[in-house]
Amino acid sequence: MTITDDDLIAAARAAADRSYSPYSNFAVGAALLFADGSVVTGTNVENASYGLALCAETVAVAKAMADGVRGGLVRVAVTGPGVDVITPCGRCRQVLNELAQLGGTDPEVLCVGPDEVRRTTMSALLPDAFGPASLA
Ligand SMILES: O=c1ccn([C@H]2C[C@H](O)[C@@H](CO)O2)c(=O)[nH]1
Ligand SMILES: [Zn+2]
Repeated sequence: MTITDDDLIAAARAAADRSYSPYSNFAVGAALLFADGSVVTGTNVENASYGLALCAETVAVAKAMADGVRGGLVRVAVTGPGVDVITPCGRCRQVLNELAQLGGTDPEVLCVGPDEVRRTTMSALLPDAFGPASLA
């Protein structure tokens, strides 16, 4: 079954519904689509020690890598609760880029708002990235 943009966005929104964000009340969801059609989701996980919050995108990448995934990332959707689209923070761009570079892909990134989807790419979000290829 082909995973459409709408499917991936729905998966990100469902993940956001599971957000643990009692401090910011800012529920974020991320969904990663891999070349084999599998989808891995993440949501933000906050902490009473506020600065320890984990972003949705980072949680999704950690879940995938913990399951042994090392490449094939083709599309990412990120949803937030705000009135505008949400784009991955700087740390998440670096974390997403690691998985992308490992597999040699330049994933599409769908930055989703209530009534807009901004379509960009990993390389556009993080140009001249420092990644595993930089250490070769
Ligand atoms: O791209 C982003 C930006 C923010 N957050 C989370 C971190 C924190 O829990 C909350 C407010 O910044 O949103 C994400 O999960 N992803
Ligand atoms: Zn982040």
